[in-house]
Amino acid sequence: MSILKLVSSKAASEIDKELMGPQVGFTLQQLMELAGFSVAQAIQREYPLNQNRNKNGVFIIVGPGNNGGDGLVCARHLKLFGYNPIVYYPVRSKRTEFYSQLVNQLEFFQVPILSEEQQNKWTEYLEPGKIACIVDAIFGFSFKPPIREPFGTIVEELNKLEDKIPVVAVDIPTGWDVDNGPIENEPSYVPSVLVSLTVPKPCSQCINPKRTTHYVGGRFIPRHFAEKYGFEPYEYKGTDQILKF
Ligand SMILES: NC(=O)C1=CN([C@@H]2O[C@H](COP(=O)(O)OP(=O)(O)OC[C@H]3O[C@@H](n4cnc5c(N)ncnc54)[C@H](O)[C@@H]3O)[C@@H](O)[C@H]2O)[C@H](O)CC1
Ligand SMILES: [K+]
Repeated sequence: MSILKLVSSKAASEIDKELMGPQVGFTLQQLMELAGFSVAQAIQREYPLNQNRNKNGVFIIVGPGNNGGDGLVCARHLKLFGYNPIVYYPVRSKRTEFYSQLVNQLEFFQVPILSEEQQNKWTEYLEPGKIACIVDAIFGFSFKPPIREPFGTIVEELNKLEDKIPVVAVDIPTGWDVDNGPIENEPSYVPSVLVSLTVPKPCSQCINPKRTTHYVGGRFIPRHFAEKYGFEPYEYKGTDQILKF
């Protein structure tokens, strides 16, 4: 258990810029690898492998930005952990070549990515007995409402699935305002698990702990850097990449 500390969407993006700026020198690839790895670890903790291999499906919905990149990395780690990830990537990022490299890696790991034809019937892949959880890696801290298609329809489907298949939200539940949480008259859903990256964003205060288990992941900052941004570093245990609140 740890005290919840929060940073705004603006501060989160400043933290990111500084970590990847000339002085600190992290690459996006490094941070994303740790972020995606921590989400995979939270999934393993919440939904341990079933002895029946047919029940270990994880359906990962990937958005066009870095939140989506976390999802692509997470899929690869889940495959190594023994799960059967399936990736739905409807709007592919052309921002950097790095995203197509992540896709190549998934092909190398034989992780299926839905083809355009399969995307039209993506909900058919969500068989409650076979899919342990869905991963929402659609949007993170750069989401600006209102949500554009196809993502609005996707979030409406996640809302309908709430009682059938648990959803793990990466950093932000897609559709929520990063600072204020669910938005009136906009599509939203309630995640079963939220994995906040680096530090929780203010919308995480809107979760109901009876419905959503909250983790922090993305273990990549030293104490002095956390303090500079006004929060204490989290007390991760041993080699864990995640900490449950
Ligand atoms: N330091 C860390 O914690 C790290 C976090 N990471 C992850 O990166 C995301 C933030 O990534 P960013 O690329 O800045 O933005 P998003 O993925 O949230 O989305 C950008 C993407 O979305 C489009 N978009 C925005 N609003 C809308 C809308 N209303 N409708 C449709 N599309 C929209 C926009 O055009 C962009 O294409 C953070 O949350 C973490 O998950 C990194 O992995 C690095 C380390
Ligand atoms: K998300």
